Amino acid sequence: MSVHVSQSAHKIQLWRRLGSVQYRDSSLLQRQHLSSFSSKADRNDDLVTLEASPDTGVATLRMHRSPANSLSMEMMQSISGAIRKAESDRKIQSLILTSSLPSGIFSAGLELTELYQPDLARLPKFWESFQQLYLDLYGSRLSTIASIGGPAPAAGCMLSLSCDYRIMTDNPKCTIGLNESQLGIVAPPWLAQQYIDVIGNRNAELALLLGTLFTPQQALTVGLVDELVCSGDSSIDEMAQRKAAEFIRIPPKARVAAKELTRGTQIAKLSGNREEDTEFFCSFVTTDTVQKTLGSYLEMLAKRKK
Ligand SMILES: CCCC/C=C/CC(=O)SCCNC(=O)CCNC(=O)[C@H](O)C(C)(C)COP(=O)(O)OP(=O)(O)OC[C@H]1O[C@@H](n2cnc3c(N)ncnc32)[C@H](O)[C@@H]1OP(=O)(O)O
Repeated sequence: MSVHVSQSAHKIQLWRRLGSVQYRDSSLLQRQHLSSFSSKADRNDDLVTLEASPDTGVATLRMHRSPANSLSMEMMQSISGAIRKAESDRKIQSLILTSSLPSGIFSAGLELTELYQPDLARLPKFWESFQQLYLDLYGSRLSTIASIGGPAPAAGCMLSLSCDYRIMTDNPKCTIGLNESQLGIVAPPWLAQQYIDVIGNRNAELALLLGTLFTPQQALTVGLVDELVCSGDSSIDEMAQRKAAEFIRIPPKARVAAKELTRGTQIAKLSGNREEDTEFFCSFVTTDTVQKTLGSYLEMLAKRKK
């Protein structure tokens, strides 16, 4: 146990060092450019839909926060709420997580306007919602299947990593991975650990350093996704339903106990370290260096669109 604690402390130290170039520089408060990217607080609950089918035991959680299912605080709370709602129905044993946006984008990761020139009172709550979403999805009693019909960068990839099984559309334009380093930021230790657990240490090491976004074929090769759906094959939804049925045939107690074997330690680790993790995130993201890089990244996104 003490080994885990010291390893975790070391990882956080590395994480902190990256952001410690200029700590909480006052220029953060000068909201002079990129004014169109002001922080948004969602005002309605219509961000996700949960459709539960007691006959099959499968619930489908559809994300539809336009335009890219980026994860604002309210979006993360809505997803967490829907997971808990599905879990509270004892007839439900499996959850399919998918997007119903017309673009097909699975999730563009954290809402960048929550990170760039952030509302400092909201920032810790935003991060706690991210931690909570990880704990709710990764630790769910349900068998969880990510049906990934479009891009899933960064925290979008986290959503899929937190599921038990990942099915992706085989379209090279749909990429997946933890690309944080390309934004001048770094994934938190618990998210990096998920990556390591799924694709192995060396693959994760390289991909985290380079901020790699994998094409579906590459993702299949490294084990980041479990199955690809080619256009013309049976639809991704049908495949997800089939996989859900396969999980449901396993006695639930055994299935949940098996999940605990591989995920319990990481879940306990973050659960016991949330305040410290939040503190580090807030100090890291508000450094002048990170803010400048995030500003440039947002500009690049806007230009690319034009
Ligand atoms: C400090 C420690 C924290 C560490 C953890 C970080 C985890 C994260 O999740 S950071 C977020 C990383 N996310 C990204 O890098 C994704 C950026 N987006 C894209 O690469 C692309 O948008 C896409 C591949 C997801 C989709 O490309 P597509 O060409 O189909 O659509 P776009 O025209 O680019 O985007 C549509 C629309 O959505 C807005 N948008 C995209 N991503 C985000 C985002 N993460 N936050 C806020 N808004 C986003 C984009 O600006 C477009 O908006 P408009 O239509 O209004 O122009």
